[in-house]
Amino acid sequence: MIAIESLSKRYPRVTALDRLTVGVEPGVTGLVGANGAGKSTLIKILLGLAPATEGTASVLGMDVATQGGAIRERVGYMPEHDCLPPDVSATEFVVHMARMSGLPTTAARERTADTLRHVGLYEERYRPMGGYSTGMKQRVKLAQALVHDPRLVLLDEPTNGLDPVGRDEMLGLIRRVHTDFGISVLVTSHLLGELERTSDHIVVIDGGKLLRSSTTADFTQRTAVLAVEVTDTDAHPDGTAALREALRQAGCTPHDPGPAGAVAPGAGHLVTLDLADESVYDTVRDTAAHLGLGLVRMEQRRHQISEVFTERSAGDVA
Ligand SMILES: Nc1ncnc2c1ncn2[C@@H]1O[C@H](COP(=O)(O)OP(=O)(O)OP(=O)(O)O)[C@@H](O)[C@H]1O
Repeated sequence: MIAIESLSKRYPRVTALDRLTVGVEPGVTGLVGANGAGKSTLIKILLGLAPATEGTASVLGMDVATQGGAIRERVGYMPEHDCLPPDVSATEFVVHMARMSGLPTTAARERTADTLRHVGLYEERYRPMGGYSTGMKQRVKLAQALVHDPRLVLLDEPTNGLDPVGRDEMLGLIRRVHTDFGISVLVTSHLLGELERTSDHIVVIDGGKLLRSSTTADFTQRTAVLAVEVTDTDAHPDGTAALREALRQAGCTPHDPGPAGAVAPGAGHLVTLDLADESVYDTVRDTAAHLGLGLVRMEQRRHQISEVFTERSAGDVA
């Protein structure tokens, strides 16, 4: 879908992309990096909207330096920032964008109705967008990226500003863009954890450089951590300490609790351990039951982008 070869973008005072080489296959690909990592810059270059300083890139086999117009005909783009005119309705706006992409009026209207329904906008689609919630605006932005039935969409921080429920809904919609319509997706986020469930493949960049590119399964395996919360009992007044010790004896690798001052609020009752494979869940359940501790929750920890950076500084880069 996308081939990027030694791509650099230098602004007078900052290098936004630094000899980046990476490929994007069909499916859903998450592009993850902290704010300022170079994600938006990369998307603008891929759309042919900004020139690279050096290196090459192609999208659907077309050169970004010379075929920007043709790329934009076949690719949908959801920009990061609010860009919707407040005084027109979602329907008017998306029809307009469909017409701009070359669809005849009737087809543009039909596609608009279908696409807005797909993203979950119904009666509200006739109201001016100035009165929309952030979630509704994000849905309209997604709809206009999809309306001309592109082969690939580039989504820049689509979950920005959404609450946890809105975030999950948006991630579900993004997954369905691929499963229902076969459209490939490149989606950016500054949070690694939120794209783990949505993406087949994850590319991490930092300071414009490639940090890692691998399938989500590989990623999860490499960083999987299980967090377990248990109750204290009379027999085990420090339930987490008892569980940690028992898990170690059972052959698991619980992590050291760390210095008291470094423990995050509420983390004092959590034991974290490597999630080597599915059997760890059973071992934790059996161990907690054996000790007579109440098992409050067991969850695979959601990873923050900072953990990837920590791994990198430890020299553990694939
Ligand atoms: N037009 C510009 N002129 C100068 N510097 C720029 C320009 N656009 C981006 N930059 C700089 O390039 C770097 C990468 O920015 P970019 O917007 O691509 O990052 P990002 O990963 O998308 O982050 P964010 O999500 O915060 O937008 C930043 O240091 C930014 O300040």
